[in-house]
Amino acid sequence: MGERDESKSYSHRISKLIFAFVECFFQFLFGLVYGGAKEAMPPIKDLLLLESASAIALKIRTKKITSEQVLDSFIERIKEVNPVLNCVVADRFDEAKKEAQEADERVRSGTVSEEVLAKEKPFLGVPFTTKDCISVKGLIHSSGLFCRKHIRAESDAAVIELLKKAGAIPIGLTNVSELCMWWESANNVHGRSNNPYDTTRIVGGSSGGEGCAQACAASAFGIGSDIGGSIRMPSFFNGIFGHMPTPLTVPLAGQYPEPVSDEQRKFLRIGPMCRRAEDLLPLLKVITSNSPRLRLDEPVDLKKIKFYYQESDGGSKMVSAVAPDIKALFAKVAKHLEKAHDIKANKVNLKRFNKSGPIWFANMKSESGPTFAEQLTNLEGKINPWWELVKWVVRKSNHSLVAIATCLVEKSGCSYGDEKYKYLVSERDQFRFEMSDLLGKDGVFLYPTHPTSAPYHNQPLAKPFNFSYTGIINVLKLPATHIPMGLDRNGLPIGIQVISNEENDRLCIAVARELEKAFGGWVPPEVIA
Ligand SMILES: CCCCCCCC/C=C\CCCCCCCC(N)=O
Repeated sequence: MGERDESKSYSHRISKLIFAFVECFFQFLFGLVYGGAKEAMPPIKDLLLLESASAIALKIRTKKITSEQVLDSFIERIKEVNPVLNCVVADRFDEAKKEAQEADERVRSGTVSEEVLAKEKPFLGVPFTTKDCISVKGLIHSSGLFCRKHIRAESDAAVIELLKKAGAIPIGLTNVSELCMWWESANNVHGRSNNPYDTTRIVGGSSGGEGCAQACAASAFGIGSDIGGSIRMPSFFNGIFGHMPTPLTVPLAGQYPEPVSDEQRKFLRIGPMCRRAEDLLPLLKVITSNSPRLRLDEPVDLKKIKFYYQESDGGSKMVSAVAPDIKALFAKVAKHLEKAHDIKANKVNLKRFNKSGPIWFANMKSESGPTFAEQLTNLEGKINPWWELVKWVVRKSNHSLVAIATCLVEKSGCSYGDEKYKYLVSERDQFRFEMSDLLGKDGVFLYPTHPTSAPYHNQPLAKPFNFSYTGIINVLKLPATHIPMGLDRNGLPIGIQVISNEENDRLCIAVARELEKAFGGWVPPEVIA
């Protein structure tokens, strides 16, 4: 367990080779099964759908358009795309209609000036969606768990309350993975969601329905949650922006399942997902109640930011190699920074990234929380994973294969408090120190959000640990933003994540805005004829 460079050992190279071979085999197999069976995506006809949530809010409060008209546009879009994509899984269109009329009446009455509205109700009349694990009063609150499919939320999650206070209107819920613990969004309550750029591919997870809904412009913005990459992976696979805020700045009440320890409370974050970078800052202000900790009103001078980047985790076992199109993004960004701003981005080689997976798994262990097998019963017992596996084979299980597999492997690796656990937690602590030292007050770190663009449905089962590119940032307790940067050679979205020290979220967001300007950001999905 010392500091020797494991990536150079013979056995490591053999394991990498076997993994690469298995990965190629599955790529070929899934390509055969799914290749060529893409469904056509309805094109965006209504130009309002292309606008940022902030631009829509401005149009509503300056009476250029009504909230009701905006709502109708998004409802129509959801009805158009959902049969193909299955991203929105519950709606409250009737209630939203009344709330939109109230917003319009407020604007029409003129009792409050435009300026005051902009300050106090910055998203007045703007429709949004959130994932089915963040409670919205009256709507299903299942987190993709079959035994919770009859549960309706009795109140709004704290984050929804804050958004409503800012005038935004929740219109529906989006799909998730079972108990939000996987990076493909498919479950036995709502089924599976499809990628808008290629319906044979995944939308990611656990906020996969939300990533998909944003990519196809089904709502003005979305809210996701992330304990291992669940905001950033779907943002990556669907080509949108997603921000994972500094720990404990956005309230978590009303997110199911709840974190089981104080540590997990810092790993789990709720944050915005959107098509336009300009929405990140105002949304973050609303959901953090403009926390003074984040100094979101302080202007950021790009020239004063120190840029560091690393193109891969150094080749850890059981994780895919970073695809060439993704690797190439780092050189493009470095070139842009140099040319446009005379900024030199520094390439670094932080070795601990190649232990990301083991570090994440160890840090997720808790002293006394329920097991995953217990959580799968909504804490009313525990499932027998072997029996569930038999039932799954004959299509009688209410659980996804990966949830059953997670129960089977949850005791593997280390246990809370044992030697290996202590080693991996201390590695995390040292890594956190190393990152914090590197980033200082004004540094950002650019890193792949994920090593490959969206795989075919079910293909993540053949490379489960690829999520470690995002997961490591959760346990380091740092904020991060996914930045979309166009499409790869297969027409699938790619991009990178930008990470800063705690409380420096505004730096990540400033970089997102800069790279959107330089590289175009969200690309509306094309029609596949
Ligand atoms: C047949 C192969 C089965 C492999 C089973 C592997 C089990 C892996 C378990 C957990 C992977 C965690 C994925 C984290 C996804 C994101 C979580 C989040 N909410 O942010």
